[in-house]
Amino acid sequence: MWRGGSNTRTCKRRFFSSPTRSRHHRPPYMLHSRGSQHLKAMAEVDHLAAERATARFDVEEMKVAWAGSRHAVHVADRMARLVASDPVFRKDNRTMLSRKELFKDTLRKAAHAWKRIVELRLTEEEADLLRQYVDQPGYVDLHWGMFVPAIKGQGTEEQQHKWLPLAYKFQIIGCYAQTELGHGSNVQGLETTATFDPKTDEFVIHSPTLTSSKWWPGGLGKASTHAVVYARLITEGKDYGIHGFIVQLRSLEDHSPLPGVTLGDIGGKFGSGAYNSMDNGVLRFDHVRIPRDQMLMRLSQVTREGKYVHSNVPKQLLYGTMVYVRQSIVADASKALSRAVCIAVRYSAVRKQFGSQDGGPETQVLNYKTQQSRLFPLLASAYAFRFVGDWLNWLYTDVTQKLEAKDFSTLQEAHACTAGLKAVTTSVTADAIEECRKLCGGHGYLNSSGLPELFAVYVPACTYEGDNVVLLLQLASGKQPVGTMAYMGKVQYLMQCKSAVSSAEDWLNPDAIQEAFEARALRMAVNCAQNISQAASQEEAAGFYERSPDLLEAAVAHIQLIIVTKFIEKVHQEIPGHGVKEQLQALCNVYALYILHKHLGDFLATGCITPRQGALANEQLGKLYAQVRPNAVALVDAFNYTDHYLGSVLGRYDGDVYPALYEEAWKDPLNETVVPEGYHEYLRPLIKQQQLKLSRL
Ligand SMILES: CCCCC/C=C\C/C=C\C/C=C\C/C=C\CCCC(=O)SCCNC(=O)CCNC(=O)[C@H](O)C(C)(C)COP(=O)(O)OP(=O)(O)OC[C@H]1O[C@@H](n2cnc3c(N)ncnc32)[C@H](O)[C@@H]1OP(=O)(O)O
Ligand SMILES: Cc1cc2nc3c(=O)[nH]c(=O)nc-3n(C[C@H](O)[C@H](O)[C@H](O)COP(=O)(O)OP(=O)(O)OC[C@H]3O[C@@H](n4cnc5c(N)ncnc54)[C@H](O)[C@@H]3O)c2cc1C
Repeated sequence: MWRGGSNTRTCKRRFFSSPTRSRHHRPPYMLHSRGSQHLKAMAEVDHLAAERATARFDVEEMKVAWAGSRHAVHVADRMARLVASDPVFRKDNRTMLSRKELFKDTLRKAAHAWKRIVELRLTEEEADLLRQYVDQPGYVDLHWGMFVPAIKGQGTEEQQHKWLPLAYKFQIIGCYAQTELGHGSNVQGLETTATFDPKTDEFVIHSPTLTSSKWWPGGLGKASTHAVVYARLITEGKDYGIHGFIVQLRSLEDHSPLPGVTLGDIGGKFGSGAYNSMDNGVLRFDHVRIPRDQMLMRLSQVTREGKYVHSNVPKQLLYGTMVYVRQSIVADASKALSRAVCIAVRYSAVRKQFGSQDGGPETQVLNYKTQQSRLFPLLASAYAFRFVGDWLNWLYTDVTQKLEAKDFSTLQEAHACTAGLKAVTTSVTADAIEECRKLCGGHGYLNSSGLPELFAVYVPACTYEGDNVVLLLQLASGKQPVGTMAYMGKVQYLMQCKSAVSSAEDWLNPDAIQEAFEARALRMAVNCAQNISQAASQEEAAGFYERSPDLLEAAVAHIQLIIVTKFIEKVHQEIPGHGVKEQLQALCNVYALYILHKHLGDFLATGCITPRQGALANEQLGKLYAQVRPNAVALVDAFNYTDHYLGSVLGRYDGDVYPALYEEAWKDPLNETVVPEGYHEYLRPLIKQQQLKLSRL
């Protein structure tokens, strides 16, 4: 049976109706009923049971540590099962659908999800999770993820009162239209204009050039009825820079574009399935008029007379929606990374290669030290990102509360941390998904492994919501040693301290790790500062520009310090459950020592540690991998992902990989007929021609 999608059809029907298909072409186990019974019996076997038996900790309690609370485990569990058991949400044929079919399938899933949310009266938390497990990028992500937050963050109370209920009930669908064909990173360089016309009390929204066309907004191409549009505000002949406006784009009756609005989809994107479910769009305005009160006026206003009034708040609050989404993207990184790692760990425990000279069992590839040294740091990173994501969420909530009370003191810190963490966690995750594909050998390259699509969906996270390099440079330009930069206050000590590590075990001491990471980050920052002042005697900006590659590395060092610090803090907390704390401790050490080993050049060049201490860290890392090995499968089980969400035959919970791979292959449309389409046109004539030539010889 083909699962899900609008072109659902049974394999069987096609099978027998095809004149060119031979009975012998069926997978052997489909030939007689005994075969399929045998398969069913096999499916009930847990091929990973032995692995699960070696775990030295309570997996159920680790699920709680991962999810954040017992309540979070239960809700996630319920929502994941709800989605997995609903045929509308089946997604295993996604990579074989055409763009149009895929988009329609996305609309169908979104509508069905909404129906279930209403019918079951789900809470906001439940609804968010349900959408997450549907696992198909679509307009709803931008509607809930950016349109609604933009109105909440930048709209006045009256504006929120008017627009939010419409958005909450899906009476309007919104997107976030900021990026243009010519400008994305440079927000101040956007060209769309919003010119106030005092005669009619309206703004005129206009796209003066081709490069001012809005380009990329998700949900814009085909689904949205409204957008928050970012445009240059012009009133009384003066340009006041970028502001947000709510603009209706399509008729609420028949979805046709309103007069003066030109819009469509920007075209196919990287990979099959993947982000092609999203209608990223293009939008042009030809003098479109909107009422004055559709300018988002919480931060600044235009009066009836056309006077510009800026409230006494930092203008960067305009960027608040981006800060919000960046912190969600950090949380999302741990989800994407843990999915890839879960697939690679389970499959590595199933897959066997070499090691037997006499026909006996071969070695599980998970036992190879090289496999462990590539995979376990990624497993540790998934946990590290999860915990730093929780902390970032706390920081964001804290800054939001302070902003309500007109306290802007932590805004800069929140911006720097969200920008830096977004950049580092997404870059690592994108690379890690690709590494997991390689860790799964050839089968990882099959769509049915789930990894190609996961990579293709994930990789734009390095670009959207701020290009990672641009964001790291934002972090590097931060000035004050506050919050997570407070360690810079210990400059005198950290500039000259020497690590006391003298044995591999000494690297298990969190203080030793913390000190080495602080000294490295600080010394790199100080080196940059010194080089900048030397490079540009007259202007700091020129020096910054000149040394920006070094600044990137210093920014990464600072972010890695934050991640290590938050992991250490997490492990210091009380964590219930047999062996759970010990496992997290080991993963924390793996993460820190792996980063130290990978960036050994930084640590040595800044003189934070000696080459011998570097070698000891690597020695300890090897011991930690051995400690993780018997727990590896249980550590990925603790992510608590359903087979539906994982979407991978290699990552199946029961480890019954081979029959699943075999079965999946036969579902490919190419296998609908034994003799392929095109045989008579292209293959047969070719072969016949060659035969003819040969017979003439
Ligand atoms: C299926 C996958 C889904 C995964 C996602 C999961 C969860 C997310 C949930 C929902 C979202 C749903 C789906 C997500 C999928 C896709 C969404 C993509 C949406 C987009 O893709 S949407 C467009 C985003 N597009 C950008 O991301 C542009 C990047 N470009 C910028 O962001 C700026 O343009 C910048 C910062 C580079 C330069 O801006 P600039 O030139 O104006 O500023 P400048 O550098 O001069 O700085 C002046 C002073 O402002 C401070 N400052 C700057 N920014 C601040 C901020 N945010 N807060 C507080 N302070 C800030 C500075 O620190 C400095 O401070 P000081 O003066 O004190 O030093
Ligand atoms: C899948 C996807 C979904 C998106 N969804 C939305 C959406 O919903 N709404 C929306 O408004 N936008 C959206 N975007 C647009 C996205 O936010 C931008 O693409 C992103 O901000 C990067 O900007 P850019 O494309 O202008 O890149 P550019 O800035 O042109 O980057 C090109 C290169 O230049 C480098 N570079 C740029 N500036 C500097 C600098 N100052 N110093 C050093 N190097 C620099 C970058 O590192 C990069 O290597 C989406 C993009 C994608 C890919």
